[in-house]
Amino acid sequence: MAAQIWGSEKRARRRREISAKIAQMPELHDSKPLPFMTREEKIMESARKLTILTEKMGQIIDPTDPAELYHLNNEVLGLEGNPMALHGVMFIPALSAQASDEQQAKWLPRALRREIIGTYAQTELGHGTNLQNLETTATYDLATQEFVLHTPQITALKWWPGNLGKSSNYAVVVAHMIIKAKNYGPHPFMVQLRDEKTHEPLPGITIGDIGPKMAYNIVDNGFLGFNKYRIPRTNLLMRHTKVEADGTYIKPPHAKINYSAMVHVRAYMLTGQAIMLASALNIATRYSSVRRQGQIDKSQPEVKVLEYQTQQHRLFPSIARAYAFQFAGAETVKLYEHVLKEMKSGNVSLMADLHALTSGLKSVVTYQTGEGIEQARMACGGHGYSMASYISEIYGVAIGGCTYEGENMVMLLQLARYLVKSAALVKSGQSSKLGPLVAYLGVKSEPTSLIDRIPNSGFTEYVKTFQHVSKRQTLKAADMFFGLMEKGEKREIAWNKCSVELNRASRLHTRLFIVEAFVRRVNEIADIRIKEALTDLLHLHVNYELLDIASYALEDGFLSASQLDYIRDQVYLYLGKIRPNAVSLLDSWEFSDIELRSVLGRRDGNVYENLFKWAKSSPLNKTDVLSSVTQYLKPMMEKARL
Ligand SMILES: CC/C=C\C/C=C\C/C=C\C/C=C\C/C=C\CCCC(=O)SCCNC(=O)CCNC(=O)[C@H](O)C(C)(C)COP(=O)(O)OP(=O)(O)OC[C@H]1O[C@@H](n2cnc3c(N)ncnc32)[C@H](O)[C@@H]1OP(=O)(O)O
Ligand SMILES: Cc1cc2nc3c(=O)[nH]c(=O)nc-3n(C[C@H](O)[C@H](O)[C@H](O)COP(=O)(O)OP(=O)(O)OC[C@H]3O[C@@H](n4cnc5c(N)ncnc54)[C@H](O)[C@@H]3O)c2cc1C
Repeated sequence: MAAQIWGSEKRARRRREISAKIAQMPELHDSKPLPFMTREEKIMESARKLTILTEKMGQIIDPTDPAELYHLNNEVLGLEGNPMALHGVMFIPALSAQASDEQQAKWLPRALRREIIGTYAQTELGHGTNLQNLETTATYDLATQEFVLHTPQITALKWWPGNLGKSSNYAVVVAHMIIKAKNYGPHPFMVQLRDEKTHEPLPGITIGDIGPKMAYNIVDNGFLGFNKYRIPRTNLLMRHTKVEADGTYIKPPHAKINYSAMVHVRAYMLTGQAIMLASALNIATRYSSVRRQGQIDKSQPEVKVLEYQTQQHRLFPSIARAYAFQFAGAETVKLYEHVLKEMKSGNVSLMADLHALTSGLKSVVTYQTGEGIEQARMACGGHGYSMASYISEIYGVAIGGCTYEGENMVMLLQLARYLVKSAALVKSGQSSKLGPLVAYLGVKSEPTSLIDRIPNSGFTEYVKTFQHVSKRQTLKAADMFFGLMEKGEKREIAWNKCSVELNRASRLHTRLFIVEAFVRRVNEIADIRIKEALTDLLHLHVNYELLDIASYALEDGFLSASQLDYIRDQVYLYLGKIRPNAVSLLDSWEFSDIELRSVLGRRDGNVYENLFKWAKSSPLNKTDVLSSVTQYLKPMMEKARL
């Protein structure tokens, strides 16, 4: 199963080897539990381990393999981030995709050797989503052949970029490029921020940390201001766009090609989210198979809480989602790598499809991951609320994904633009022009769903039902939009008035893609036992998801009430079938105790001993009487007794 999850036997084996090596290297372990550290201590601890990793990485992993690097990061540095998180996730990808060959030769080897630390500075205090209204300017000075970076007012301060505050000395900075008083829109520039020897900010740069956040606090998200700060013309990233010495602007082959670093993260973060969901579920499911509370049959002893149907219903559909996200994520990364290769050689024809797909997936996956992690936390009762479970930290990190790389509502609306264009093709009889991901919009569906009507139809009728509801909602939202415009509404106003319906269409389309990715994967599996276990999980997935969106299929009578009863019964049937495999389905992800960082979810299952040991090690327990008591509470009580 691990091979299915991680993509191949080799990958699963390599993960085990890497975990085993790390287990033997105490210098790479947390020196004490992270929840007992201050933010400063965590940052220090992370930098310590990061430095050792830079020295020893080659002994543990193949540093050119992103999957091995990601696993190493998760084990050693953990999901709360590290001082170079953005260096690998955005700075290097931005340089790789947007710098010219000559620029790459100058900067990439230095970045890869970690001679310099970089980040991606785009968002500002006043604008994150609306890139067209960023305020930082890069004005070309023809006389010196330099760009002058400037922050005209407080709202133009860069705000949020990870590791910008304290760790990075370089950044890819996005600024509006102005040449001879003409604004060419946002463009990426390579900018040195700090002196390479002293790490002091360079003159003209104001920089710092934005303060503690809901989670992800090892990362020093930062602010940055420029006071007429000059950089050479050749620091504009020039793979696709060029500015010649005389100020001539050569435009890129696609207007949004400079957005590629964002698409990179959107494509890769899906498996990151799946891992966080599976981690939280692993903790909760292990704990639920140890925790005994109450009886189902009063004549019998207390049961493991995992025996309760409500507990299974809380956890198992999310187990199915974690697998589904992992499979959909793997497909998306493949597509991304393909499009990136094409893009580098000038073929931009697939960019719109990739953008639409990743926008939808990013939104649905992060939202459902957050839901699943929070349910996992509540499924642990009181102990889920303790940092000993570590689930609240996992939640805090994962939920950030709903916001970063494009706020979810906004990204769903990006997919909706693509769906509305596709709907227009269908309506004008040009269905043959539809891309493969939306081809179903042009296919006539049966008048009613055939779920429960055709024996041994596998998952086909489920997929058709998802296709039907997604198509119907897309066409309905598009009709509403076109209708408002026909009535004379301005395009943007009409769009806003339909945006809730449009986003519903985007979610349904994305959920269809996820279901199809799961079905595709199960169909490919040769090992009969693995296929059987995953088929059970897929049954739960399609029935649970369909029940969740049933109102869309009921409103036009595509599904009947009796079919809905059948679907509901299937959910209960598969909850029971999955119960014996539940812990194994999560243990198959092979997270080590070091990586999970959860006292509650340790592999040994000694929950109570581990919790008591952990509580005793709390810094508050170093002394029996705290100074807060001697200084305040004791005098208060004494005064009251007088
Ligand atoms: C194995 C694993 C290995 C590695 C793991 C890797 C990753 C780990 C996983 C997790 C990451 C962990 C930690 C990272 C933590 C944090 C990182 C966070 C970093 C950031 O947040 S960076 C800042 C991100 N900011 C945003 O995302 C801003 C969002 N806004 C936008 O993207 C845009 O403003 C917009 C798209 C909403 C609108 O842009 P616009 O105004 O310029 O365009 P229009 O709306 O007018 O659209 C015009 C047209 O363009 C099309 N379009 C838009 N974008 C693209 C694109 N990217 N590609 C192609 N086409 C695009 C759009 O569809 C329109 O087309 P149409 O035909 O006219 O409809
Ligand atoms: C943990 C974390 C890490 C980050 N790291 C980085 C980084 O490394 N580099 C970087 O540059 N940035 C980074 N960011 C910033 C992040 O990319 C932005 O916060 C994000 O893109 C959302 O933009 P915003 O904050 O402007 O939200 P806003 O756009 O102000 O969103 C507020 C609300 O307005 C709504 N809204 C906005 N526009 C529209 C619209 N057109 N239609 C409908 N509704 C709309 C949204 O849906 C939302 O409900 C990070 C953020 C976080 C939380």
